Amino acid sequence: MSAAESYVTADGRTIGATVMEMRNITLRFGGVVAIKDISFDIREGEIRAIIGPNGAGKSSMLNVINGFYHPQEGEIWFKGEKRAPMRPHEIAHQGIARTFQNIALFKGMSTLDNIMTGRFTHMKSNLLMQAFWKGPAEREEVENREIAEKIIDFLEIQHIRKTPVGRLPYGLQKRVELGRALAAEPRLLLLDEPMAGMNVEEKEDMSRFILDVNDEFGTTIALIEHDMGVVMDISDRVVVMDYGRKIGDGTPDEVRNNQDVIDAYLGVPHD
Ligand SMILES: Nc1ncnc2c1ncn2[C@@H]1O[C@H](COP(=O)(O)OP(=O)(O)OP(=O)(O)O)[C@@H](O)[C@H]1O
Repeated sequence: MSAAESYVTADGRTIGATVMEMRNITLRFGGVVAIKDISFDIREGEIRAIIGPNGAGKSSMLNVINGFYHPQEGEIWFKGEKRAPMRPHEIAHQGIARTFQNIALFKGMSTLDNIMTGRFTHMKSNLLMQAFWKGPAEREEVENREIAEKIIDFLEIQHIRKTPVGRLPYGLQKRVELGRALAAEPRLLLLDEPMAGMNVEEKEDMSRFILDVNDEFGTTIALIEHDMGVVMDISDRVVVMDYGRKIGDGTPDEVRNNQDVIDAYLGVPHD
């Protein structure tokens, strides 16, 4: 199948053309090779997982996609163009948003205000405009507020909209963080271990929200995650890394039956 072709999955979802392509990426930290000559693509509308044992290079890869790390070798293509090295805030303007393994929210601020901070890439008015030219700034504020409220409804967190997030249980904080990333209306959403530290019920909720985001907004999602059950349940395709190399790439079924993957990862216990 060519990168330009779209296809329909068994459960009726449409997966589009390639939106991001990593070509022969190598990333080193001094003598440590964190990523070794890895290529893979991410297609419009899919849920793409990156898995692998501890130290395999998953976080490094997410940070390369996010523009936080600049690989020494290889090319990154996004929306049909080769991406020049840029800073993470520039990546945000390109339509890439992310969540973090260790929740990065403003703990003293309410759920609503945290979600509003996700709108910053869409704000045109600056402080001066807000002071002297109130009309457009106010309109923008109302618009941003409406989008934040929609996300709050979507994620079923109306009851905690005014609660400082530091007081919320872990699972709900993770949901608020997802809300903040969604507020940026990203073309590509990166999730860094979205299930880490969650109990079974919280994982079920988060899986449902990830699937709903993908389904209802058509958001392309790339995630790294340790929980294999979750990954196999919600992903369209999975990249498997081990010691910085790619050892598998395909649908959950293909990956499950790949002997290299079984040897390196599935056959051994992990956290
Ligand atoms: N900033 C850094 N400086 C030096 N070495 C690093 C740095 N970040 C990662 N590494 C090394 O690169 C390799 C890959 O690490 P990385 O964190 O990407 O793996 P991971 O698959 O995300 O692991 P985990 O599942 O434990 O989070 C490891 O050997 C790690 O020690």
